[in-house]
Amino acid sequence: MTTLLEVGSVGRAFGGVYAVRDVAMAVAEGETRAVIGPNGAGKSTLFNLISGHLAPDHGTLRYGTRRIDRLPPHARARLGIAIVFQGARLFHGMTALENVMVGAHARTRHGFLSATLRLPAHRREEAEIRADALAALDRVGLRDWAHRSADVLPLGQQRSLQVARALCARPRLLLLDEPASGLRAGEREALAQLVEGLRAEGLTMMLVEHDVAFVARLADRVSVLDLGRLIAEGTPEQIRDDPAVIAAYLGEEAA
Ligand SMILES: Nc1ncnc2c1ncn2[C@@H]1O[C@H](COP(=O)(O)OP(=O)(O)OP(=O)(O)O)[C@@H](O)[C@H]1O
Repeated sequence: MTTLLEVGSVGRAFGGVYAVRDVAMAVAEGETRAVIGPNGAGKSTLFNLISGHLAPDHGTLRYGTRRIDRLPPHARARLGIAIVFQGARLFHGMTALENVMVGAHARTRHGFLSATLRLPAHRREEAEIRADALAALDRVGLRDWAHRSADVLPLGQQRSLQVARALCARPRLLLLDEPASGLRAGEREALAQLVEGLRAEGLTMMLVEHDVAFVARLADRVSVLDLGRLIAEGTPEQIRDDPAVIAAYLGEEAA
Protein backbone atom coordinates (compact mmCIF):
# COMPACT_ATOMS: atom_id res chain seq x y z
CA MET A 1 0.00 0.00 0.00
CA THR A 2 1.28 3.45 -0.90
CA THR A 3 1.30 6.06 1.83
CA LEU A 4 -0.44 9.27 0.79
CA LEU A 5 -0.05 11.22 4.01
CA GLU A 6 2.64 10.81 6.62
CA VAL A 7 2.30 12.77 9.82
CA GLY A 8 5.71 12.78 11.51
CA SER A 9 5.70 13.51 15.20
CA VAL A 10 3.70 16.71 14.85
CA GLY A 11 3.00 18.99 17.81
CA ARG A 12 1.08 22.18 18.36
CA ALA A 13 0.53 24.01 21.63
CA PHE A 14 -1.81 26.84 22.59
CA GLY A 15 -0.62 28.95 25.48
CA GLY A 16 1.73 26.25 26.71
CA VAL A 17 -0.82 23.44 26.50
CA TYR A 18 -0.31 20.85 23.80
CA ALA A 19 -3.45 20.36 21.70
CA VAL A 20 -1.56 17.86 19.54
CA ARG A 21 1.49 16.19 21.02
CA ASP A 22 4.04 14.16 19.02
CA VAL A 23 1.39 12.58 16.82
CA ALA A 24 2.66 10.29 14.07
CA MET A 25 0.51 8.38 11.61
CA ALA A 26 0.49 7.22 8.03
CA VAL A 27 -2.62 7.22 5.86
CA ALA A 28 -2.57 4.93 2.84
CA GLU A 29 -3.83 5.89 -0.59
CA GLY A 30 -7.50 4.93 -0.85
CA GLU A 31 -7.96 4.45 2.87
CA THR A 32 -10.75 5.89 5.01
CA ARG A 33 -9.26 6.80 8.38
CA ALA A 34 -11.40 7.76 11.31
CA VAL A 35 -9.95 10.01 14.00
CA ILE A 36 -11.80 9.71 17.27
CA GLY A 37 -11.29 10.78 20.86
CA PRO A 38 -12.98 12.59 23.74
CA ASN A 39 -13.77 16.31 23.60
CA GLY A 40 -10.65 18.43 23.36
CA ALA A 41 -8.50 15.46 22.31
CA GLY A 42 -6.94 17.45 19.46
CA LYS A 43 -8.85 16.08 16.48
CA SER A 44 -9.75 19.41 14.88
CA THR A 45 -6.27 20.77 15.59
CA LEU A 46 -4.75 17.76 13.82
CA PHE A 47 -6.96 18.35 10.77
CA ASN A 48 -6.02 22.03 10.71
CA LEU A 49 -2.35 21.08 10.86
CA ILE A 50 -2.84 18.78 7.86
CA SER A 51 -4.81 21.34 5.83
CA GLY A 52 -2.37 24.11 6.71
CA HIS A 53 -4.81 26.32 8.59
CA LEU A 54 -2.55 25.91 11.62
CA ALA A 55 1.25 25.69 11.60
CA PRO A 56 2.92 22.95 13.65
CA ASP A 57 5.38 23.91 16.40
CA HIS A 58 7.41 20.89 15.36
CA GLY A 59 7.18 17.79 13.23
CA THR A 60 6.81 17.02 9.55
CA LEU A 61 4.01 16.34 7.11
CA ARG A 62 4.63 14.43 3.91
CA TYR A 63 2.06 14.18 1.17
CA GLY A 64 3.07 11.81 -1.58
CA THR A 65 6.72 12.62 -2.10
CA ARG A 66 6.51 16.23 -0.88
CA ARG A 67 7.09 17.95 2.42
CA ILE A 68 4.02 20.15 2.94
CA ASP A 69 4.32 21.35 6.54
CA ARG A 70 5.52 24.81 5.54
CA LEU A 71 3.04 25.32 2.71
CA PRO A 72 0.09 27.68 3.17
CA PRO A 73 -3.45 26.24 3.00
CA HIS A 74 -4.11 27.30 -0.60
CA ALA A 75 -0.95 25.56 -1.79
CA ARG A 76 -1.99 22.37 -0.02
CA ALA A 77 -5.47 22.71 -1.51
CA ARG A 78 -3.91 22.95 -4.93
CA LEU A 79 -2.05 19.71 -4.22
CA GLY A 80 -5.39 18.05 -3.54
CA ILE A 81 -6.02 18.38 0.19
CA ALA A 82 -9.60 19.51 0.89
CA ILE A 83 -11.21 20.07 4.27
CA VAL A 84 -14.81 20.34 5.37
CA PHE A 85 -14.59 22.20 8.68
CA GLN A 86 -16.61 21.28 11.72
CA GLY A 87 -19.81 23.32 11.66
CA ALA A 88 -18.82 24.96 8.36
CA ARG A 89 -21.19 27.61 7.11
CA LEU A 90 -22.53 28.15 3.65
CA PHE A 91 -22.39 31.46 1.86
CA HIS A 92 -25.72 33.10 2.42
CA GLY A 93 -27.57 34.68 -0.45
CA MET A 94 -25.84 32.39 -2.92
CA THR A 95 -27.27 29.47 -4.84
CA ALA A 96 -26.12 25.91 -4.21
CA LEU A 97 -24.16 26.05 -7.48
CA GLU A 98 -22.40 29.30 -6.53
CA ASN A 99 -21.52 27.83 -3.15
CA VAL A 100 -19.84 24.90 -4.85
CA MET A 101 -18.08 27.02 -7.47
CA VAL A 102 -16.33 28.87 -4.67
CA GLY A 103 -14.67 25.55 -3.78
CA ALA A 104 -13.01 25.35 -7.18
CA HIS A 105 -11.01 28.54 -6.77
CA ALA A 106 -8.31 26.39 -5.16
CA ARG A 107 -7.19 25.19 -8.53
CA THR A 108 -7.74 28.24 -10.74
CA ARG A 109 -4.73 29.18 -12.78
CA HIS A 110 -5.75 32.57 -14.08
CA GLY A 111 -5.55 35.56 -11.86
CA PHE A 112 -7.51 38.65 -11.00
CA LEU A 113 -6.50 40.61 -14.10
CA SER A 114 -7.61 37.87 -16.41
CA ALA A 115 -10.93 37.65 -14.55
CA THR A 116 -11.49 41.42 -14.61
CA LEU A 117 -10.77 41.70 -18.31
CA ARG A 118 -12.81 38.57 -18.94
CA LEU A 119 -10.07 37.14 -21.09
CA PRO A 120 -10.87 33.97 -23.04
CA ALA A 121 -8.74 31.86 -20.70
CA HIS A 122 -10.78 33.09 -17.78
CA ARG A 123 -14.10 32.43 -19.50
CA ARG A 124 -12.97 28.94 -20.40
CA GLU A 125 -11.96 28.34 -16.83
CA GLU A 126 -15.29 29.64 -15.50
CA ALA A 127 -17.14 27.27 -17.81
CA GLU A 128 -14.96 24.39 -16.63
CA ILE A 129 -15.57 25.23 -12.98
CA ARG A 130 -19.28 25.50 -13.58
CA ALA A 131 -19.36 22.09 -15.23
CA ASP A 132 -17.33 20.58 -12.38
CA ALA A 133 -19.57 22.22 -9.80
CA LEU A 134 -22.66 20.78 -11.45
CA ALA A 135 -20.99 17.36 -11.54
CA ALA A 136 -20.14 17.67 -7.83
CA LEU A 137 -23.74 18.62 -7.04
CA ASP A 138 -24.89 15.63 -9.04
CA ARG A 139 -22.41 13.42 -7.15
CA VAL A 140 -23.97 14.35 -3.79
CA GLY A 141 -27.55 14.18 -5.07
CA LEU A 142 -28.21 17.93 -5.16
CA ARG A 143 -28.32 18.57 -8.90
CA ASP A 144 -31.94 19.71 -8.68
CA TRP A 145 -31.00 22.32 -6.09
CA ALA A 146 -28.30 23.97 -8.21
CA HIS A 147 -30.11 27.22 -8.82
CA ARG A 148 -31.94 27.48 -5.53
CA SER A 149 -30.71 29.47 -2.59
CA ALA A 150 -28.47 27.40 -0.33
CA ASP A 151 -30.12 29.08 2.67
CA VAL A 152 -33.28 27.01 2.32
CA LEU A 153 -31.53 23.63 2.32
CA PRO A 154 -32.20 21.35 5.29
CA LEU A 155 -29.13 20.71 7.48
CA GLY A 156 -28.39 17.28 6.00
CA GLN A 157 -28.30 18.68 2.49
CA GLN A 158 -26.21 21.64 3.63
CA ARG A 159 -23.61 19.09 4.74
CA SER A 160 -23.80 17.35 1.39
CA LEU A 161 -23.35 20.72 -0.26
CA GLN A 162 -20.19 21.28 1.76
CA VAL A 163 -18.90 17.91 0.60
CA ALA A 164 -19.74 18.91 -2.98
CA ARG A 165 -17.79 22.13 -2.51
CA ALA A 166 -14.77 20.15 -1.34
CA LEU A 167 -15.13 17.64 -4.20
CA CYS A 168 -15.21 20.44 -6.75
CA ALA A 169 -11.57 21.13 -5.93
CA ARG A 170 -10.84 17.53 -7.11
CA PRO A 171 -9.18 16.41 -3.88
CA ARG A 172 -6.94 13.41 -3.42
CA LEU A 173 -7.30 13.64 0.34
CA LEU A 174 -10.59 14.75 1.85
CA LEU A 175 -10.75 15.75 5.52
CA LEU A 176 -14.24 15.68 7.06
CA ASP A 177 -14.52 17.10 10.58
CA GLU A 178 -17.69 15.76 12.22
CA PRO A 179 -19.76 15.85 9.04
CA ALA A 180 -22.68 14.06 10.69
CA SER A 181 -22.93 16.08 13.90
CA GLY A 182 -26.40 17.40 14.60
CA LEU A 183 -28.00 15.41 11.80
CA ARG A 184 -31.12 13.32 12.22
CA ALA A 185 -31.07 9.56 11.58
CA GLY A 186 -32.23 9.78 7.96
CA GLU A 187 -29.75 12.54 7.19
CA ARG A 188 -26.92 10.61 8.84
CA GLU A 189 -27.77 7.61 6.70
CA ALA A 190 -27.67 9.71 3.53
CA LEU A 191 -24.30 11.13 4.54
CA ALA A 192 -22.96 7.67 5.41
CA GLN A 193 -23.98 6.46 1.96
CA LEU A 194 -22.25 9.43 0.36
CA VAL A 195 -19.02 8.72 2.25
CA GLU A 196 -19.33 5.02 1.38
CA GLY A 197 -19.66 5.91 -2.29
CA LEU A 198 -16.55 8.12 -2.19
CA ARG A 199 -14.69 5.34 -0.41
CA ALA A 200 -15.71 2.86 -3.08
CA GLU A 201 -14.37 5.27 -5.70
CA GLY A 202 -11.00 5.12 -3.97
CA LEU A 203 -10.87 8.63 -2.52
CA THR A 204 -8.58 8.86 0.52
CA MET A 205 -10.47 10.33 3.47
CA MET A 206 -9.92 11.27 7.08
CA LEU A 207 -13.00 11.60 9.20
CA VAL A 208 -13.59 12.92 12.70
CA GLU A 209 -16.69 11.29 14.08
CA HIS A 210 -18.16 10.49 17.48
CA ASP A 211 -20.75 7.94 16.44
CA VAL A 212 -19.17 4.51 16.92
CA ALA A 213 -21.54 2.78 14.50
CA PHE A 214 -20.75 5.35 11.84
CA VAL A 215 -17.01 4.80 12.35
CA ALA A 216 -17.27 1.01 12.38
CA ARG A 217 -19.20 1.09 9.13
CA LEU A 218 -17.06 3.58 7.23
CA ALA A 219 -13.48 3.42 8.46
CA ASP A 220 -10.73 1.04 7.40
CA ARG A 221 -8.64 2.10 10.35
CA VAL A 222 -9.16 4.27 13.41
CA SER A 223 -6.70 6.57 15.18
CA VAL A 224 -7.60 7.49 18.75
CA LEU A 225 -6.42 10.75 20.31
CA ASP A 226 -6.61 11.66 23.97
CA LEU A 227 -5.23 14.88 25.45
CA GLY A 228 -3.33 15.49 22.22
CA ARG A 229 -1.62 12.12 22.11
CA LEU A 230 -2.22 9.19 19.79
CA ILE A 231 -3.18 6.45 22.23
CA ALA A 232 -4.33 3.69 19.87
CA GLU A 233 -4.62 2.78 16.24
CA GLY A 234 -6.18 -0.17 14.45
CA THR A 235 -9.26 -1.57 12.81
CA PRO A 236 -12.62 -0.56 14.32
CA GLU A 237 -12.79 -3.99 16.00
CA GLN A 238 -9.30 -3.67 17.53
CA ILE A 239 -10.09 -0.19 18.82
CA ARG A 240 -13.37 -1.20 20.37
CA ASP A 241 -11.61 -3.66 22.69
CA ASP A 242 -8.53 -1.55 23.43
CA PRO A 243 -8.19 -0.90 27.19
CA ALA A 244 -6.51 2.52 26.69
CA VAL A 245 -9.40 3.66 24.51
CA ILE A 246 -12.02 2.42 26.94
CA ALA A 247 -10.19 4.19 29.79
CA ALA A 248 -10.02 7.47 27.84
CA TYR A 249 -13.76 7.44 27.21
CA LEU A 250 -14.58 6.35 30.75
CA GLY A 251 -12.42 9.21 32.00
CA GLU A 252 -14.50 11.57 29.93
CA GLU A 253 -17.71 10.20 31.39
CA ALA A 254 -16.38 10.51 34.93
CA ALA A 255 -15.40 14.14 34.23
N1 LIG B 1 -7.24 28.31 18.63
C1 LIG B 1 -7.09 27.80 19.85
N2 LIG B 1 -6.67 28.54 20.89
C2 LIG B 1 -6.50 28.02 22.11
N3 LIG B 1 -6.73 26.74 22.42
C3 LIG B 1 -7.16 25.94 21.44
C4 LIG B 1 -7.37 26.41 20.11
N4 LIG B 1 -7.80 25.37 19.34
C5 LIG B 1 -7.86 24.30 20.16
N5 LIG B 1 -7.48 24.64 21.40
C6 LIG B 1 -7.39 23.71 22.55
O1 LIG B 1 -6.71 22.57 22.12
C7 LIG B 1 -7.31 21.38 22.62
C8 LIG B 1 -7.72 20.48 21.48
O2 LIG B 1 -8.81 21.10 20.79
P1 LIG B 1 -9.45 20.47 19.48
O3 LIG B 1 -10.54 21.38 19.04
O4 LIG B 1 -8.39 20.14 18.51
O5 LIG B 1 -10.08 19.12 20.05
P2 LIG B 1 -11.16 18.16 19.42
O6 LIG B 1 -10.69 16.78 19.68
O7 LIG B 1 -11.42 18.54 18.01
O8 LIG B 1 -12.44 18.46 20.33
P3 LIG B 1 -14.02 18.37 20.02
O9 LIG B 1 -14.37 16.93 19.91
O10 LIG B 1 -14.60 19.02 21.24
O11 LIG B 1 -14.24 19.15 18.76
C9 LIG B 1 -8.45 21.84 23.50
O12 LIG B 1 -7.99 21.88 24.82
C10 LIG B 1 -8.76 23.22 23.00
O13 LIG B 1 -9.27 24.03 24.01
